[in-house]
Amino acid sequence: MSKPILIGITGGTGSGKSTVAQEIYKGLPEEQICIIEQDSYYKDQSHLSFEERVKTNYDHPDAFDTELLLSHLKQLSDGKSIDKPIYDFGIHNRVKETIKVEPKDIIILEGILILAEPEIRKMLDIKIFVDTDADVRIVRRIQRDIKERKRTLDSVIDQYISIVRPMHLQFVEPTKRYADIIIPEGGYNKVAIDIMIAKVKEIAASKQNKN
Ligand SMILES: Nc1ncnc2c1ncn2[C@@H]1O[C@H](COP(=O)(O)OP(=O)(O)O)[C@@H](O)[C@H]1O
Ligand SMILES: Nc1ccn([C@@H]2O[C@H](COP(=O)(O)O)[C@@H](O)[C@H]2O)c(=O)n1
Repeated sequence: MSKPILIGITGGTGSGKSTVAQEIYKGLPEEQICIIEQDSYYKDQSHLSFEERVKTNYDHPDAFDTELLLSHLKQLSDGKSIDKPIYDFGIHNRVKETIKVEPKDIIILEGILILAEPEIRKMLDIKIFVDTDADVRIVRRIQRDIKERKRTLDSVIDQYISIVRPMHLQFVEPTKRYADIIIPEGGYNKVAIDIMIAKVKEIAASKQNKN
């Protein structure tokens, strides 16, 4: 197997990164593509109490186990499978179980701070920034966090004002400059998704022809 194509998808919380990743995934044969979420690589916090874990800043680059993420990306690039951690937002921690991910020709890496890490940036063949206005993102986040991440309205708003927004301005927004492509509005931007799928298919075909 030749080196996989590594596509990075970033953008602020609620911008539509996961949706864009899913749409690209659905447009390609399942046996060719996998998705790695940076969220899966939040540091293990088993040594902290639940109350302490609630207070952690999850929007700072230091919140992630980037060493493990990089080593997993390298393993996949070398044609080896990985045991991807599973993150539970309800308990603010990894669970004991992992998921086996087999190496594929196309790897999508998605997360808020993937372009903030020079070592990750270097590995990416295509860098995408999903650009969605902050008011839309916070509304989406409120709905999603209450429905899927066991949060209350007050907790989402407090966290957003005190941590998420300032960290976004300091660490996420400046990484837009590293993007090859900026997708406005995210996952339902059909034109952008179709162009991405066509481009990835073209690169995958040209790689296959070279082998
Ligand atoms: N273009 C869109 N229009 C409306 N809702 C969207 C759009 N893109 C994503 N969503 C919804 O917004 C929420 C956050 O999207 P998601 O893709 O998980 O964002 P991210 O991964 O950037 O945090 C999800 O509930 C998703 O269904
Ligand atoms: N225990 C945690 C861990 C992370 N978060 C928030 O998740 C956001 C990143 O995920 P997206 O899917 O929204 O990109 C990030 O902004 C963290 O604040 C959390 O709330 N709790």
